Amino acid sequence: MIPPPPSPCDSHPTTFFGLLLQSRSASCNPDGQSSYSSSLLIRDFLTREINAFLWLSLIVVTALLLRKLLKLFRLWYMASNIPGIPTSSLSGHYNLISRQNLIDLLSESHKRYGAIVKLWLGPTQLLVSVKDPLLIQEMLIKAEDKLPFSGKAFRLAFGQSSLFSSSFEKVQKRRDLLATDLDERSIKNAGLIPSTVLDFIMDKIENIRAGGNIDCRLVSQHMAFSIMGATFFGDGFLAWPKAAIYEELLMKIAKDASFWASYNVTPFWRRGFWRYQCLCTKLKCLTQDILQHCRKNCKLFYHIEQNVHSERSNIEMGTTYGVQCCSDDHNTAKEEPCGNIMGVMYHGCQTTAALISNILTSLVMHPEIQDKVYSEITFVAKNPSKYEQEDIFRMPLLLATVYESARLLPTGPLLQRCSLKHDLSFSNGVNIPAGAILVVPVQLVQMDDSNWGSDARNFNPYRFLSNGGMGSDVLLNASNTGTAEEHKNPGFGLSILNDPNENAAFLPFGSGTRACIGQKFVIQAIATLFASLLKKYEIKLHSGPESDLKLSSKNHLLQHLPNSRIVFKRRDN
Ligand code: HEM
Repeated sequence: MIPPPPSPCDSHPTTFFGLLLQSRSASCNPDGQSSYSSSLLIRDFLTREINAFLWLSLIVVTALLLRKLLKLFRLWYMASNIPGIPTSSLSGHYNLISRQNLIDLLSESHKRYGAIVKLWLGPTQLLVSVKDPLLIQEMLIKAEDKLPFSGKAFRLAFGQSSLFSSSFEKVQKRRDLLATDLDERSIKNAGLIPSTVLDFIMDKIENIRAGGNIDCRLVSQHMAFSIMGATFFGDGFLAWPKAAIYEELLMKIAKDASFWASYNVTPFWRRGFWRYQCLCTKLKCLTQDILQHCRKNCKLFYHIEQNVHSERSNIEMGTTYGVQCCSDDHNTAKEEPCGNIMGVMYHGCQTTAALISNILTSLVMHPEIQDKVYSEITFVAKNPSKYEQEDIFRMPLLLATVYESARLLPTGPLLQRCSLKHDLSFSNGVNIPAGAILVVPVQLVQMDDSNWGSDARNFNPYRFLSNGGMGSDVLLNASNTGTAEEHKNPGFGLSILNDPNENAAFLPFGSGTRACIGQKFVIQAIATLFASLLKKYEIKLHSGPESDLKLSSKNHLLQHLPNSRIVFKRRDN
């Protein structure tokens, strides 16, 4: 006998809607003959749904864990082919690193294991250091991303900033915009620092000079700030009454940025963190204030105002310089452009201040070179009352001094990169797994005799000059910018400034896909500044007891010395 077809009440519902329908029809049934009471049905259904959900979660979590484990095995396997100090513990070389200086450890490893070495910072963190200049060049082109840590420091301090994000994809567009704009300015105004900015700096130095000797680092910071502020906000920045507070706040925030970013989980529970965030908010408000202030005064923002109705111009200029930050007219107040401008100010001021300080230190330690640079400046800029800024291109020794100071005193000990998604293959056959931290020990590379000759640790700007045959007396660029009269001048030889970037071991501005886009701009700006500075002042080491420079041997690597005091002595002419 064929059984009667099952009634809807006999079967178990498979969906929640089915269940509701069934329980509804059961409650409609006058006999109430349903095999499940509605509450039992719901409980049963929920149990099954939850079980299914838990199973599914378990499968997903297991799959994810397996994937991670496979990745880890792959990392271990690929790393086993990279030479480096053997390690048996799960913490890798972490203990060694905490005991020893990382740079010393890398130096030792490179000596023993070659140009590419590995260090384990933990069971899952592989650090690969590259020291050979050609391999470095290759790596810096291929590895496009930076460590998430660096992006985090910028994000915590300045909010969203695509210019300093770790992923190349996010950075690329902004990089190009800013680089193009800086290049256009370089072409338009050769000397780059307008005379208003130079006059402002000279006045500032005169004021500080009145107080006696000068703190080298502090004066460098003031100079860097004036240059960067005027570059990004226009001349209006110089007259802005809050500029001093802005400088102080930015430097304070910069000092603590790495500390707060070093937490794996942002420490919301720490009061200090909120105090830090409070300072960051203040800085943002001040940035908005200066942007408002400068829009009225500076050409760049006037230009933007003119083009406010042109959407394209608005987007290009605004995103580069952060005009949208304070722009009420077009409802595009976004955080990111403000983050970009604060990020560039922070990076530009910090690095430029360090380089200016290095140059001042080099010049006071080498008065004979300072004298030659001075002769070069006075010889090229014949008319002292009318100093042509483009003259700096005919001052190879001055430019070489800037490059050499940058080489000897790199502003950071390591260049860092990573490839977030893809493995990297080097031409020498070494493969680096995706996610490994790649570093270049810049100080080691830039002080290496094999890259720079036996005087690699000495300050010698002449290394960047090809001599025209008269010893180390230097003047004119043999790209024939000098006049015949200049060529004839006794005591000066023809010298060509070689492009320092031709040496793959010259890395103060990085190299490759994520190289610094401010290099050309900043070298020219600093050279212009020093041409004016040296023409007016002789820079000397303060001979008081507090001077630290005496501690350091002249021909050895100079570190950033705290509280070095210098004197700006006015030249008689
Ligand atoms: C003496 C001054 C400066 C030094 C020593 C310096 C040095 C550096 C270094 C070492 C890097 C990392 C490069 C790499 O990883 O390969 C960098 C990146 C960068 N620099 Fe500079 N810099 C200076 C000034 C400037 C200025 C004035 C600007 C802007 C006008 C600027 C804009 C940038 C930007 C946007 C990046 C990030 C590039 C990226 O992540 O893709 N820098 N700089």
